[in-house]
Amino acid sequence: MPGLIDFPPFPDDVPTHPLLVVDYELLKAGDKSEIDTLWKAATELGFWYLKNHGVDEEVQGMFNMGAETMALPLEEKLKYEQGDDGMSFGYKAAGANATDEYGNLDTVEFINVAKDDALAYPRVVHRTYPPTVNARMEGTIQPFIAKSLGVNNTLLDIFNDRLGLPKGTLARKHLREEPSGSESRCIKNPPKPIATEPKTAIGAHTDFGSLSFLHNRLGGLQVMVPGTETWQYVKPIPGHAICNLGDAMSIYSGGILRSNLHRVVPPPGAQSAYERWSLVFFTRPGYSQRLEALTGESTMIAEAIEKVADKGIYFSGQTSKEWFFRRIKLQRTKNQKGPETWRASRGTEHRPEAA
Ligand SMILES: O=C(O)CCC(=O)C(=O)O
Ligand SMILES: [Fe+2]
Repeated sequence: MPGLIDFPPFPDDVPTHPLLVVDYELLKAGDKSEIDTLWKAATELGFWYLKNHGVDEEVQGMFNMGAETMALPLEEKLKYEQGDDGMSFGYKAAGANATDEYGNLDTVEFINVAKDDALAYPRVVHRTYPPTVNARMEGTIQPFIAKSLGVNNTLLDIFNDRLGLPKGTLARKHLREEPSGSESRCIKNPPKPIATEPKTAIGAHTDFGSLSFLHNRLGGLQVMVPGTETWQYVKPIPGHAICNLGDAMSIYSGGILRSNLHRVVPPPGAQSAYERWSLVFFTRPGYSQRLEALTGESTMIAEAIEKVADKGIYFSGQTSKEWFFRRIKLQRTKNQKGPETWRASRGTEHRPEAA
């Protein structure tokens, strides 16, 4: 698996944005200044590094599962394709998603495993998976998902308190027992062919759910820092996960928490000749949960919403499932009917800012 173990260093001559570093052990211990750092990161950029998260061994197992799965013949993988109706779980072939309103195609393939299918295995909740996934469901995927849920739930509780919400408010929107779009995703991007234009691997987007817990080896992830109009790389640092907030948390918090625009391009410099592997666990609200600003539960959120001129996105009435299916479905290549389709697949990136 070139690109997973052995690869050139991230170059130091490309535009790179430093993220704040948060120590998970200190967060768990309730360290006040660490929680302040997390809050600053979550409200300003919505991205941060997380160290001491304790999931590295499970991450390696997940990359092995991904490599075994991607090595299957395409015909076999296509039996488990996501389909065009908005379900995310399963295999996504390269080119199955558009990366922009012009219908340019993405270059990544990935395998998504639902938290519900993994935890209930061998009972099927949403769908079935390739044999390479089943073989690692109990030994690799369940432990990775269980630990990732633990990390994300700890973060959710911290945000819950800082937002002035009654205890357990966000936890009840993310119950382990409620079917949801929560899933693991192992992504492979092929090496960039020599002497071709770099193609966007994953188009600019905000994440659909609440919290993303991301593990990268090679560069390629880029963020657009608020107030700027250029893309900057996020440098992978060994032992540091990259965490970010998604649309649901932006909406629940009335825009106090940020779901920031990001994309994936080929790795920079000499790294571009290598396969790029990445792994994410996405925590998303239970399917039945309505995505609305929690103004009735927190005066801080109520005050934030007061200052927003166009409140539409904060009170769309969409459930988590509707939000999630709309976004997945309308970015599928087969569903593109023009720029309107792409625009209708968007999230909170063009949200109205508080005055
Ligand atoms: O591969 C990465 O670094 C990021 C992937 C990502 O943004 C996503 O899958 O939503
Ligand atoms: Fe993302």
